[in-house]
Amino acid sequence: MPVSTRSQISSTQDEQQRSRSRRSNEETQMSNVTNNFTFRNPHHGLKEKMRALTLLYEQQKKASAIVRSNNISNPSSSPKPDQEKRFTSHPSADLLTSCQRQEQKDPKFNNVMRENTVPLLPTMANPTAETAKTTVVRKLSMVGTRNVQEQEKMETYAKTEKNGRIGGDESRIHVFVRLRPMAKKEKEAGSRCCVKIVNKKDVYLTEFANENDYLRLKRLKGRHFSFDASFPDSTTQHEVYTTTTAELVEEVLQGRNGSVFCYGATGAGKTYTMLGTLENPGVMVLAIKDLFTSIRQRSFDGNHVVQLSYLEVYNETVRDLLSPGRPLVLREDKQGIVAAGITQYRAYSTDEVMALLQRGNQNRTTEPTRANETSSRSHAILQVVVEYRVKDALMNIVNRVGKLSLIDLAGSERALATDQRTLRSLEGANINRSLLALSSCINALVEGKKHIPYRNSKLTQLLKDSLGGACNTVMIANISPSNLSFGETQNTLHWAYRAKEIRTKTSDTNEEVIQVSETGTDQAKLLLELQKENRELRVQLTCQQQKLLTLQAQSLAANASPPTPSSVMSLETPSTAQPKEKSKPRSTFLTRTCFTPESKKRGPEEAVVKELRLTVKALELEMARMKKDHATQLKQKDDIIRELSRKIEKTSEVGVKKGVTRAS
Ligand SMILES: Nc1ncnc2c1ncn2[C@@H]1O[C@H](COP(=O)(O)OP(=O)(O)OP(=O)(O)O)[C@@H](O)[C@H]1O
Repeated sequence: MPVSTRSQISSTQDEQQRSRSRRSNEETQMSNVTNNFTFRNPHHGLKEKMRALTLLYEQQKKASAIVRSNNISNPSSSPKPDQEKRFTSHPSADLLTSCQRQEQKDPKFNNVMRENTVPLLPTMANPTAETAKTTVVRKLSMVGTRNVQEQEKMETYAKTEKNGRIGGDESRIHVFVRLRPMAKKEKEAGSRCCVKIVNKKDVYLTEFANENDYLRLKRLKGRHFSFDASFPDSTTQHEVYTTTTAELVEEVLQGRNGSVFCYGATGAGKTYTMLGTLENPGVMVLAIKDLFTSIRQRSFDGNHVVQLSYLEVYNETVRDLLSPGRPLVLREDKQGIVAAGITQYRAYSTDEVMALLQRGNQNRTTEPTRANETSSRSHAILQVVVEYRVKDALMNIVNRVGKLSLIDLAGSERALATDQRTLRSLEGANINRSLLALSSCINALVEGKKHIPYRNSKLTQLLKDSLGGACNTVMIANISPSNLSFGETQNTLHWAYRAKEIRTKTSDTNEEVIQVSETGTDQAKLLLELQKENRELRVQLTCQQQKLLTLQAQSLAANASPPTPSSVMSLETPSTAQPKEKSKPRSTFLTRTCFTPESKKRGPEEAVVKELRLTVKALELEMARMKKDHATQLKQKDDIIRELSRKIEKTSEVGVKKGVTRAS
């Protein structure tokens, strides 16, 4: 269709006008869009995150302010210079500077290692750390949350620290860490110390990496763990024992169960801590010594029976270390898991136990590996059962049984760390399998799961009581200071830290009160009466003997008194009137003096002497008769007492006891 020019012009004008209005519309729209854009800013989430993070940061600041103000108001609890470091800088920084110094001194290090260089976080003191703002903020949030959580945890632990009781009938595992000194071999290999223990509680771990490992270098950071106590490498065996185990030994004597186990990588010092050396005996030896000392101190008020067994778990078989033979089978009974047929030795003294321990250790499987020259290839468990029996005021028998388990675990190890020979690697695999089972149990217990996989290995079956039963449990995590064992140390500390969260049941006293039956009580009463009568008869006998002695002394004195010619005469036999006769023994003197018709005429003194002699003779006869009677009576009564004691023992043992009550 044809189109006029006018209309074309007007249409062009229209067009221009429309385009103008479109432009203005677009501009308004643009401005609206811009407005809307600011409203729908896709980064608005970041702002919220920043706000949340700032909040967290504020919270953290407040928390540390409270801690500081508490310390000021209570100067006794104000941190020592070492403690102060916890709030200001990571002590691994000290470690790093010390290592740096070492590096400067020793140029060998410069070529090999470079320390962990964690990028600086922007803080109030250093707000210029503009680079990597987002990562910084993310890290800040992590640090903040972790610190608050850690602080809460520390507070909870501080509350329960004293006796480990959480409340009600719950308790928790006490976890300690022991750092061993750097070994000569490690020094020669150029290792550096990557562990620092501060305040006998906190463990700081620093990672070192090869300077060419750029990816790792960026991610390296120090780690901090806190335990019930941490022992630096200079700690003595005795200090370790008193802090970790001494209390448990006391509790065992009161009829409670206790376990101590050493956990850690191969060569970290578990056997040294548990067994020690002749010059520096370890926890096992010190605990046994302590146990017998306490028993000796208490033995006046009851009977103690100490029995012990020593077993090892090697390649998933349980073996008796005191009388090696066929592998033992584990069985569960009311006492818990027991190795059927294990030898229970009754021990009477520390020396005896030491001899048994020595014998057991000779039978234990140890092999040299690359990581440790005397590496224990098995888990060893020494069990000491203390039974204490005493009669209470009502003549009931109170029986308390406490069990102390001292466990030296085999070391967790990397396949590369040990030899590659078949048997060693099979052992290593089994050790790792059982330790993995142990960590699964720890995880399940921490997470409060209903099913705990104890049956996954022999070790966890044997540790069932210690981990989840009514038992006071102590874990000693052994670590090496060398950076070459960093991975193992981190792993050990991780599991030890986790084990701190395991809740166990409070160990009640395993006490049985055996009420003796009616007949038993009668017999016991009769026994008491007879014992009393016996005592009285013995006293009477002693009195009579004293009387006799007095009389003999009087008679002797009468004879030895300044001799009147007549009295001298009276004591002399007609044929042997020698002065030496007086020094003869008393009996001889009595039998040898004789009365002659002549002596009758020798005055009143002689009559007295004669009378005295007669009395003495009569008394002697009487005494002899009484002695004989008493001896017969005592013998009869002793027989009755023995018979009664045997009956009472039998009654209690066979279980013919009425109303066996379990003390709460
Ligand atoms: N606290 C310590 N003080 C001095 N020497 C120690 C200490 N701890 C360990 N050692 C020494 O370190 C070496 C390895 O220790 P130990 O045999 O106890 O390690 P382990 O953890 O039992 O190893 P494995 O699991 O392989 O049996 C031993 O020579 C031991 O004497």
